[in-house]
Amino acid sequence: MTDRLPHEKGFHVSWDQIHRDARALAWRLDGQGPGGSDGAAGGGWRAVVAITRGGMAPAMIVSRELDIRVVDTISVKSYDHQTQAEPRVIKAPQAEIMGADGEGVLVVDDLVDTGKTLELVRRLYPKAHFATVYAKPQGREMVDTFITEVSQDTWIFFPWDMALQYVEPFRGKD
Ligand SMILES: O=P(O)(O)OC[C@H]1O[C@H](OP(=O)(O)OP(=O)(O)O)[C@H](O)[C@@H]1O
Ligand SMILES: O=c1[nH]c(=O)c2nc[nH]c2[nH]1
Ligand SMILES: [Mg+2]
Repeated sequence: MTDRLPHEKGFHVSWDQIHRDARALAWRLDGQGPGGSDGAAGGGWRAVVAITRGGMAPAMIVSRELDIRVVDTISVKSYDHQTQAEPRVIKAPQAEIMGADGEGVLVVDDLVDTGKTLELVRRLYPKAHFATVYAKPQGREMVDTFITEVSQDTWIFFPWDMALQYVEPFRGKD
């Protein structure tokens, strides 16, 4: 399946902004894990699993803030640029980390859009906690905790996909 997505708007996120928002996500998750309330090691979470590649930067910041040293990845591929395809798992996390159902594991991604990526990972680990920095309405019910919602017709541009470049002054030459 391929769909061309009709994005009207762009939401451009700087490194500063993703750092701030991922920290806010960590603070929101602190003490929410099944392993204990406020003050528990790792905020009550056993491990962090990043959905690569976009989830890796936020997962690093979350695991740093919550002092979680057990960090793994699940690789899910679903987009070629802005064209969506059926998501598939390319690399799974260690079975010992995930346990039978993912309980106590924090699965982190940069964003949820249609929710198809999280739907797939949720099916595999139904008791894991799913956290993203940004969320769009269509996928919101797939995520347990997020920081900022943007509209469905917004494309989020992350700093790792962008570069600084010259722009013409507003009052350019005719
Ligand atoms: O909610 P969905 O519609 O499934 O979309 C969200 C997913 O799409 C992007 O990943 P992508 O598959 O582009 O891979 P990447 O993280 O390696 O860039 C993004 O990082 C999320 O993981
Ligand atoms: O960089 C991205 N921005 C988005 O808005 C998005 N939606 C799905 N996948 C995405 N990747
Ligand atoms: Mg991704």
